[in-house]
Amino acid sequence: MAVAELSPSYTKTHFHSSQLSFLSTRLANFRHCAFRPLPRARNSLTISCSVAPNQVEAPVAVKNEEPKNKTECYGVFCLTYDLKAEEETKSWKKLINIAVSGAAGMISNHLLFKLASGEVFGPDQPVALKLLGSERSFQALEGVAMELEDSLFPLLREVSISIDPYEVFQDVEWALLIGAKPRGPGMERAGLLDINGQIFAEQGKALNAVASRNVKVIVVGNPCNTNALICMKNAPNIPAKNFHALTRLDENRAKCQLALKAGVFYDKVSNMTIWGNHSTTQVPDFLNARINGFPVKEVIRDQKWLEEEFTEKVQKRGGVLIKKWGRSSAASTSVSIVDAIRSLITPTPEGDWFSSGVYTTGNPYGIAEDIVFSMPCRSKGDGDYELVKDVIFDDYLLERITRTEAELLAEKRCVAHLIGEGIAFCDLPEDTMLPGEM
Ligand SMILES: NC(=O)C1=CN([C@@H]2O[C@H](COP(=O)(O)OP(=O)(O)OC[C@H]3O[C@@H](n4cnc5c(N)ncnc54)[C@H](OP(=O)(O)O)[C@@H]3O)[C@@H](O)[C@H]2O)C=CC1
Ligand SMILES: O=C([O-])CC(=O)C(=O)O
Repeated sequence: MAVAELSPSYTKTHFHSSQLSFLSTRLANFRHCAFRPLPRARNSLTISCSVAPNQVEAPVAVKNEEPKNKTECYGVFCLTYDLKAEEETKSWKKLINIAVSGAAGMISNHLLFKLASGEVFGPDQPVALKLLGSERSFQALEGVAMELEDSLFPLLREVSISIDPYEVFQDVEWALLIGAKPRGPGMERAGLLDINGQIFAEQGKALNAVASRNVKVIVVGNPCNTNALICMKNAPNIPAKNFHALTRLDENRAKCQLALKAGVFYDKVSNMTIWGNHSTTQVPDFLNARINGFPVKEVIRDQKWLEEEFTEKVQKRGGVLIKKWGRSSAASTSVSIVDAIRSLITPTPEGDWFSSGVYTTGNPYGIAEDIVFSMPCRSKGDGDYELVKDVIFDDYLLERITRTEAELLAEKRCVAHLIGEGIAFCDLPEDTMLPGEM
């Protein structure tokens, strides 16, 4: 991009430091440049240069070097535009702000392109992506933003990158919280709960301070149920109902295994609930699930397979995949995040439901209050959900639910210091593992 190529209507209000140094090299080639402060834009300059005869004079606003914790619009996404002024875009909805943390990670690398393409929020919904990273991932975030630029998505109108959650969460309507520290060799689960808990406590506070009051939060970073609880407790001004822990991947995995066993395509499996924690104690509910509208137990007449092989396959699917791939599920996780969002913004098909890790207070099943637990939900498509009442329980299901509930209550005790409940006491059951740990 040469300065002389900019049209007079081109207004740039932010430049990233790499562009700034590029521009200053270019500007050195021009002899007549005037620099003056830009009204109402702190730390910005207007640069007017006479270039060569017959070329337009282009006013260019250039931002001074700023600390990295400022949100920076990125490259082409710093252009200003008026959607209402263009024939093709004037009927579009109002821009929505979507924050994604861990934006330079594997899951985000799939998810961001789905969000930008229109396949999640629809073909008339322009989106602004606000990417949260850290000092160490800042360059990688720039790489992600460059790929978004090069994809020319018509609906993607703004992209900004920052390492400050208070900047990134400003006015966001969706917060997809993916970034979390992976458990390393020799790290105790209590240690992981503490380290990641701190991240989610800080992000909860930031959401509370600056996000839209109706923001919907989907926590993906593990251990996602307890991280979601921590985030929610640190955001008391946002309804507790707006916080979700992602268990949709588990639901999708369970549907696939049932379809495989029954010899039907997976779209024939419905009413699939994952109860409890996104861990190896999760309970894929084959008692209430249906295949072609019939109870699973009428189609798959193999109780032992359902209780043992099926259940364990779903619980440990993440770990098996890590062994094959050498890294955890990223593409299918991003698909399941899309499914989770769509389930909240489109009406649930009649008679069906979906699973999400949500706040238990007031639940109709007798599950302990004040934890985040995966349960069956229905939505009218307004972003909200109701818990499904017409589910049945048997002794097996109740016993399994009690186990995953005990695990989540123990996780909660480990993070008492992060949810305003005094001193933490960590007595996790030994079998507590993420789906990716085996
Ligand atoms: N709920 C579910 O169904 C699933 C959940 N997961 C979980 O999702 C999370 C992300 O997975 P994936 O994208 O594959 O992982 P990656 O390692 O590819 O990316 C994760 C991102 O998290 C950030 N991160 C790492 N350490 C820290 C830290 N100490 N503080 C803050 N952020 C950190 C990093 O960003 P930066 O450098 O910017 O900090 C990194 O870009 C993991 O916790 C994983 O266990 C995965 C699959 C399924
Ligand atoms: O354990 C992990 O990081 C991966 C995970 O959650 C899953 O595959 O379900």
